[in-house]
Amino acid sequence: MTETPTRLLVAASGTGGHLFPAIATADSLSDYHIEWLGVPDRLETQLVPQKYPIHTIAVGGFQGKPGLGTLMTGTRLATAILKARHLLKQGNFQGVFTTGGYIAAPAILAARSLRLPIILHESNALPGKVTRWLAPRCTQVAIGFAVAARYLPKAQTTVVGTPVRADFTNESEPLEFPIPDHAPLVVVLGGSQGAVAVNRLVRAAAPAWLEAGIWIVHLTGNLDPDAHSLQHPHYIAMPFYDHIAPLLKRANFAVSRAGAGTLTELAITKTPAILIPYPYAAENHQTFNAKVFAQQGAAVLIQQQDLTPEQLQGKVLYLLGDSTELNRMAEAAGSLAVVDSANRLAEVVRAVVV
Ligand SMILES: CC(=O)N[C@H]1[C@@H](OP(=O)(O)OP(=O)(O)OC[C@H]2O[C@@H](n3ccc(=O)[nH]c3=O)[C@H](O)[C@@H]2O)O[C@H](CO)[C@@H](O)[C@@H]1O
Repeated sequence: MTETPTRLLVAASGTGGHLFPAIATADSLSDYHIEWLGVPDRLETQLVPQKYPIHTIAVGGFQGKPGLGTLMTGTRLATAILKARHLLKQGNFQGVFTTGGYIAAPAILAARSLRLPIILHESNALPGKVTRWLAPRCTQVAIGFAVAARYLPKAQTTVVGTPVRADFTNESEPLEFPIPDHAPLVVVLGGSQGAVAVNRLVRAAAPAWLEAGIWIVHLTGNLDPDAHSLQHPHYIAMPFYDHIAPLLKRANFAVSRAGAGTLTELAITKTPAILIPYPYAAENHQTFNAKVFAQQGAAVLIQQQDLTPEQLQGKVLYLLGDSTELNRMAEAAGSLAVVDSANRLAEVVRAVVV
């Protein structure tokens, strides 16, 4: 007799930072029957592999605790909880795994009302408001950075790192750009949406880097009106690129925002970086992420308002010229990596959703 697979609902929505860890974990649970819960018109409708049937619930823009927001917010949340509850019952799901995003609150509250086990993964050093509010209601809270446990005193926390796409830890495809082996490569990343302010700083600093023989791959996001203003044969700009693993494995240096997803990847590929936290991120949480890397010596943390193009230009040239320092930073980055994170997180799921 063949056993019926355990049925798990994965609720992950919105940004690459929420979706990639959830997909990597789902892929480590191949003996489970997994379906997805997301929001219409968000990135999940493009990124989630077809093998996971996807359900969507419109949740609107609520954040934080209901009751603190408007009546509208409470009504939207209540409607979303009812829909999630209906889906969990109809689909006979045995548990919920969520990485946060708007869909997390209704999914957790619906599962809780049905007494189903819930695993929440939080990748940031400073957990978001929804995580802090709901963590005590989850069976297990898996965290990316140990320091996050400090903000979740009433939750059952386990440090698992943050899962990355499989080609970071396995063999990845060869790099598809014609960058000579000996040329230094700087990669510029602004999170899954790009970062216009970082792009401007980089374009102003880039001519001196190019002059010094550096190649640049610049992932601009698609909101930058000046994305095509710099042209040079060694400067490759595009709004979004799918194969980040081979790119970061090859990169000598990165200039980046400090989203948890990108930082995890920089650690795994041992890429030294200048980190410029997104100044408007909720509760400035990217600075908390960046501090973990800066305190380890893996990166240089510079706030956007303190950074001029001249400083950025000089800092990158200086570091690329100091191979001892660069190697030390690379080793420090590597010491922060949790290479088997997807398996660790899958084990946490297996322990409670049976
Ligand atoms: C602005 C904001 O609040 N961002 C938050 C959002 O990050 P957001 O998703 O924007 O950024 P992250 O750094 O966490 O993740 C970005 C992901 O997109 C990938 N990528 C990026 C560009 C590209 O061209 N191709 C590509 O594949 C990166 O490799 C990475 O895997 O969620 C993260 C996890 O909760 C938080 O830490 C971030 O602070």
